[in-house]
Amino acid sequence: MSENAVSNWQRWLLKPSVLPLARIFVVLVCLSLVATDGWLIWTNRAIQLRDAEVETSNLASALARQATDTLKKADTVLISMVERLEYGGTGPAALSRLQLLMKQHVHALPELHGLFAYDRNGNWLASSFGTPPVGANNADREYFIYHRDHPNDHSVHIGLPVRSRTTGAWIIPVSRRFEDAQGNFLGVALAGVSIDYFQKFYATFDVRAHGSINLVMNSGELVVHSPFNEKLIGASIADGVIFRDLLPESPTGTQMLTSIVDKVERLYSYRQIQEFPLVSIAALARDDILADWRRDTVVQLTVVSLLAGLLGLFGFYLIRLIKQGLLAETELLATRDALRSFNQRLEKQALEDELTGLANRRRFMRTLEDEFARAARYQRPLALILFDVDYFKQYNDIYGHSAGDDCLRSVALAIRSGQKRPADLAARYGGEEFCLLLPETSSEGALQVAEQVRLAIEAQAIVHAGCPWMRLSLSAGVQVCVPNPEDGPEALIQAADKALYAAKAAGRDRVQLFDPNIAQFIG
Ligand SMILES: Nc1nc2c(ncn2[C@@H]2O[C@H](COP(=O)(O)OP(=O)(O)OP(=O)(O)O)[C@@H](O)[C@H]2O)c(=O)[nH]1
Repeated sequence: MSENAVSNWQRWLLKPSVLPLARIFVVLVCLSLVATDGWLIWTNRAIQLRDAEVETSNLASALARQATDTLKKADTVLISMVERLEYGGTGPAALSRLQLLMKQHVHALPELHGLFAYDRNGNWLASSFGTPPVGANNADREYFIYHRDHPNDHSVHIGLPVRSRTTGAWIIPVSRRFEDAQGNFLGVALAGVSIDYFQKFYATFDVRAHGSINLVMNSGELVVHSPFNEKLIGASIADGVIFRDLLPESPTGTQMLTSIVDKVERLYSYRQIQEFPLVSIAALARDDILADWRRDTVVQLTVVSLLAGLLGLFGFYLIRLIKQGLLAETELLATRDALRSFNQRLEKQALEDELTGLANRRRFMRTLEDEFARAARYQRPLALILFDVDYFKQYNDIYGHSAGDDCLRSVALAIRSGQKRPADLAARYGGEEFCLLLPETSSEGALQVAEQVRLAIEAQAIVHAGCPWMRLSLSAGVQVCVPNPEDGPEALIQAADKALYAAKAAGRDRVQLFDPNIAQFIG
């Protein structure tokens, strides 16, 4: 930055001008309004997403709790069935008692769709639906094959949903193996957990338009999906981010992901269920989460834009007013300056003789009054010299009025040279008459000055054919007095005038000090 620019800045900082400040203020106000609103919008968005995280996480926990409770109830029933089958045997009486018990359980537990017992070949032994159909066999079912082929697994087995062969309803097969005392496979006890029960429970949660609730096998197959979609039962999401990347790292978590099933972006919260090989997943669609925020943002942006626009308009209107004000002020100042200089010129003109530039008679009279009063107060001498050009009428007649004017200017120059001190005043008294007012000047001093002026004219040697000595000359009358406070300055003028008259009478081209005797004679 150049030195000039720096000093401009320093000057501006010391005395900042209103207009740029007003502009900066308006722009800053608008910008801060927009920035504050932007910050609020962004914060609200973050709050919405954070609230949704809490919501989906809580939902995933509730789902896990409900799935655990439901499956535990089914398993408790299964344990008692297995105990009866292993120790009570599968004789007709035992089966009849078991079937009664199974009916009571199903009646008491709405989660259960039905209870079943199959022998080692998959044939139906007992069912909560009553006497098994003749020839009914479930040896082809996954859970049956699993228990038959896993002699060492005595735990509960959760299978993929299947359609009930009795009612056609979708059920989650929860099963246990039962065996004889030697550990030989005797058959399978099955509790069919109603998918409809899950769907009804899931429907009590509001996951908005595009949210979803899922119960998924650890292997990635969908067990329950809400909203219900039959085609998705058993569909695998094992390749999705949750099963591939997140679950191996942590049993619970929340992340914004794009669904591999319907490509909708959702906030997913998942939770590994501890007691069963299942995962609960709750998801809210990003668009649903941000729907309210979007609507509010549009309203907010519209209002703020309008406000900022209005503020901007108002601000620039204000700036225009300030501009006009400043312009008016500048014009006013220019007018004032012009008026002032005009007044000064007028004042000067009023006190200055136009032809010679010397003080005019008015100024002379004012100054004389002041100096007379001062000299009277301090009792100091005051000298007045009156000059008159000799034979000036003839000069005009011979050389013309214009040449006469030039001649008077030359005389004025000589008279001006008589002004030695700041208080001295050279003036044109009128016509071809001039005067010098010399405060604090004695007779000798005044006579000396008058003689110097006369000699200056003589030195100019202005040709004057109408004068006996053929050149322009001056006569001067001098009076010096220590004024009496009672008198006015007129006496001083009259005395000087009388001395001038005496100089004329004595032959012109000379200086004459006032002499009361001569004056008496003249008078
Ligand atoms: N050119 C010119 N002449 C002026 C001006 N003011 C006065 N005069 C003339 O000056 C002359 C003065 O004449 P007088 O009063 O008779 O005096 P004078 O001819 O100088 O005679 P003495 O004073 O007796 O020597 C007049 O003719 C005036 O017209 C002026 O501003 N310009």
